[in-house]
Amino acid sequence: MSESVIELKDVHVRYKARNSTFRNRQYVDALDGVSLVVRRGQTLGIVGESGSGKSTSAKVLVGLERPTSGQVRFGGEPVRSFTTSVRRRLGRILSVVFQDPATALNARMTIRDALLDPMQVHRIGTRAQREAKVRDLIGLVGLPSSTLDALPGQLSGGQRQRVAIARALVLDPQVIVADEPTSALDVSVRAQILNLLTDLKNELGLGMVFISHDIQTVRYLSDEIAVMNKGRVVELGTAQQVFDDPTDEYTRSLLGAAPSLLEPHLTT
Ligand SMILES: Nc1ncnc2c1ncn2[C@@H]1O[C@H](COP(=O)(O)OP(=O)(O)OP(=O)(O)O)[C@@H](O)[C@H]1O
Repeated sequence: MSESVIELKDVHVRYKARNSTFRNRQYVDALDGVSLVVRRGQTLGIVGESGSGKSTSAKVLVGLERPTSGQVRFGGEPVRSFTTSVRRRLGRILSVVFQDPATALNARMTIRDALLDPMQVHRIGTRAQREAKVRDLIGLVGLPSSTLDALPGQLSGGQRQRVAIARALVLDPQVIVADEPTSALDVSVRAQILNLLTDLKNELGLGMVFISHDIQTVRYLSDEIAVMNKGRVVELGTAQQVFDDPTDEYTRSLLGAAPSLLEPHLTT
């Protein structure tokens, strides 16, 4: 097993329920004792229905949400407080690709500026080195260099998600957290984005956390799979174990559900 980059140990996250009132306080246990390990160069798939706690797990992993209790361990050490410097370190090691590339990119920034920005914020390289990196990245995600002069609104959804992936790679992260990265896209381009993520994982040795409600998509990309239900990890194992020999009833019900629309594209 390769080394752990980041892990959650018995993490609980409790939110005030959205319909909670001052008189009638109600809480939601979004995470109810979640333990997960993200390993260098490996893809951890997280699958579960809407509301099972997938996105909250991702937010805790990247430091956007703090656990109510439990531990986040980073490079084997517990994170004791989420100071700005810890968040900056986390931000360089893990980066996120969200569901909707339209909201992830600033509509008034050219693609070139959107890709230069993280390097400027972290004061990385000279202007010439940053420009060269941006040209390399846009090629790496399969887009022509003319894309750099465009605004997000001039690109298709699939092209925008490629740009969002390039942006996630700017700081050379060890792990990319991709939260439903294809669900806002046309079915016809979903497989292309999944193939791009697989190629990048193989070429760059990237670790990945891939979140989806579609177990077939998760299977295609993942080394290990965590199945979540109601804030808990109900099954955790290699992709093969989870598919061939699921121990949990809920996993079996997910596997028994209708096959993915993506499956025919992915298996050819
Ligand atoms: N900021 C918040 N305030 C209150 N409740 C929240 C908040 N964020 C999430 N929740 C609740 O926590 C639970 C877990 O939500 P989460 O978004 O992690 O699930 P999910 O599996 O990612 O779902 P989806 O697939 O719909 O994104 C849900 O019941 C959700 O309504």
